[in-house]
Amino acid sequence: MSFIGRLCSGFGLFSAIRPRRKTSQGKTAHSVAGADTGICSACTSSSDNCNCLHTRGTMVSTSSSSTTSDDATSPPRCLLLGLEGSGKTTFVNRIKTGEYIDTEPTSDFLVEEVVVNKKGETITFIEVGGTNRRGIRLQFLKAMPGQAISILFFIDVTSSPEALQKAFEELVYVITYTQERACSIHYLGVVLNKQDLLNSPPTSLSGRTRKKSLSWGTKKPVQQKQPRVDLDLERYVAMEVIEGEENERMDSQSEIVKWIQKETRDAIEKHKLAQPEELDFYSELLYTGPDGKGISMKRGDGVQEVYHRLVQGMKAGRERPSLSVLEKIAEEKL
Ligand SMILES: Nc1nc2c(ncn2[C@@H]2O[C@H](COP(=O)(O)OP(=O)(O)OP(=O)(O)O)[C@@H](O)[C@H]2O)c(=O)[nH]1
Ligand SMILES: [Mg+2]
Repeated sequence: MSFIGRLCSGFGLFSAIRPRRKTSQGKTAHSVAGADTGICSACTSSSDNCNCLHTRGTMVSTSSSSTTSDDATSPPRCLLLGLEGSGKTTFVNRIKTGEYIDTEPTSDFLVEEVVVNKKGETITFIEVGGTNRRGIRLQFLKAMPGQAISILFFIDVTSSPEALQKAFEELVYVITYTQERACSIHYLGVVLNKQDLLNSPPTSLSGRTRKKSLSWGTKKPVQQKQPRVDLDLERYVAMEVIEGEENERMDSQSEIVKWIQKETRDAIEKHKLAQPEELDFYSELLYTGPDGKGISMKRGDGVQEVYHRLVQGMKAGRERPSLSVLEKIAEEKL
């Protein structure tokens, strides 16, 4: 089954629990027959050929306009993006259960609906697994043109310079791609995750996490390949070694986080993606909670802050007219 087919089937799992209802366009919303059949009841085709996206019983046609997603009846969507192992699933687990739960790499995608408030309003989190090829990941965005979304982009602060470079490129690529596909973005949050590891010796780590953070424990300069996004690698290497007394470690920690902040901002600004006058969305870099402990999905630091800012950002984004809407108004006035 194709990726899009699996996508439809995945959403079908959620659609099964909701009755048919009206979309903002007055069309009857559809439910998917079920993940097992792979048949989409909305377009009565095999989901392999299905070119529509289903979310809990709401069919969103790919030909819909950019205002479609402001459908007051469908839950707002948040894409969780970032390279493999950056902590996307751990975040969802934290939000859903308040607990840290061991994870497996997400193949393809994961959809989770989370209740936001006592009124029962929800956010649909859509995690796109980082292990897929970029082309496959982007098929996801391709399948949802015209839909407003929010994005939380996860960066593992213990990544090697090469992996960080890849993460910055991915971030820029995803935003550019999303804009080109005419999806409007309500909110973008870049989450600098795993800051607990900046404080602990790498030997205490295990499994996937350890592999990714070993570079922090070595004094050898990291072998550099020619960077595609210009990073201040000299500075990176200088900050790489974490050792010594607790205070020194804390200094290194904030230095590293500051460095990644700067590089992330530069990467975005360089591509003219974060110039407020050119954007129709609000973006921010999330690197610490109110207690200043940094962000760690494992330890639970800053999780509420990330979540709170997302909810606020999404709300503000919904109230803000998108660029495409503004363009339409301008066109009409001419
Ligand atoms: N130390 C530490 N480990 C973390 C943190 N967040 C996630 N991890 C660990 O990192 C590994 C990968 O986390 P996931 O949440 O599965 O990462 P992901 O982004 O969903 O990865 P993919 O699904 O492969 O794209 C797991 O072993 C987690 O336990 C964190 O804040 N600190
Ligand atoms: Mg995952």
